[in-house]
Amino acid sequence: MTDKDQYKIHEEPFYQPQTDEVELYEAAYAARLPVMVKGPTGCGKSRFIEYMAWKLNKPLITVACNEDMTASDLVGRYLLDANGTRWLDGPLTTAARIGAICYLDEVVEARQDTTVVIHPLTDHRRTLPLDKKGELIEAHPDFQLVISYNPGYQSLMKDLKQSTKQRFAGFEFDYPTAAVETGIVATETGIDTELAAKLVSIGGTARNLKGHGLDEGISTRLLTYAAALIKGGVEPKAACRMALVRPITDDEDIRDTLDHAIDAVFG
Ligand SMILES: Nc1ncnc2c1ncn2[C@@H]1O[C@H](COP(=O)(O)OP(=O)(O)OP(=O)(O)O)[C@@H](O)[C@H]1O
Repeated sequence: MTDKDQYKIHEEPFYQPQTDEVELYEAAYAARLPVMVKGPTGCGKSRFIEYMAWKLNKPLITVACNEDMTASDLVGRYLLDANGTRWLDGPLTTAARIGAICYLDEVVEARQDTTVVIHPLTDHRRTLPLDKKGELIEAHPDFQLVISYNPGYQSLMKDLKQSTKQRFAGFEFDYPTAAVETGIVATETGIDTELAAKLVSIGGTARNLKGHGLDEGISTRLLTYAAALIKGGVEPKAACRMALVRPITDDEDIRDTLDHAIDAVFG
């Protein structure tokens, strides 16, 4: 298997578009514009990029960013082995060489000195300097950079610099409407739509509490977890408490409010 094949997505991922994001992404890719996808956790950002990589038939390399990540983790480094030193490409370098879509998930977690390595790749230069190796890579014509971030987690210390932001075309995601989300939960997990609608209504209650004791509402991802538990035979109220409530709050009042909402829905 070549590097390219290894990173290709061979089966169509299930993705339910919310509006015209598929067509707009295709246009951004055709112009090789770097793309940012913003939105709350678990609302379909990663699934969208997987789907687009499949649709465009391009390899996808995903990197989960974190605050300990250094530029070398993205670009590459020399390793010591029995035969001496050997250069190992990082994921960004591999993507630029093979013409992959490189998806930097939660990029704002990375330190700013790490983030700036993407700058020359995201303007007209489309190059990546490997300083330690003394090599300048010209990105493959198919290469595209995609970053995601959750504006809800932003603080003054953790935000992208304008000089980074203004290199990207942006997509803003949010949780889908109840009807669309019901379809997503049902299709993704195979539960019936009536049950999916009940889960989505509990999600709606939690999202109304955002800013009133909850930092984030219940994500589509968690709704699919609850659905999977129920499908596996877990009693619905127990599944909802476990998948929808316990992970998102430590506050007893909020927990009780959400538990009551579950009791009301599953009577
Ligand atoms: N539009 C959609 N079509 C299909 N599935 C979806 C959609 N939106 C959400 N999902 C479901 O929600 C789950 C979470 O979505 P995803 O992993 O894309 O979230 P994310 O926005 O990338 O979250 P994070 O920011 O935490 O990485 C998916 O695994 C899928 O089950």
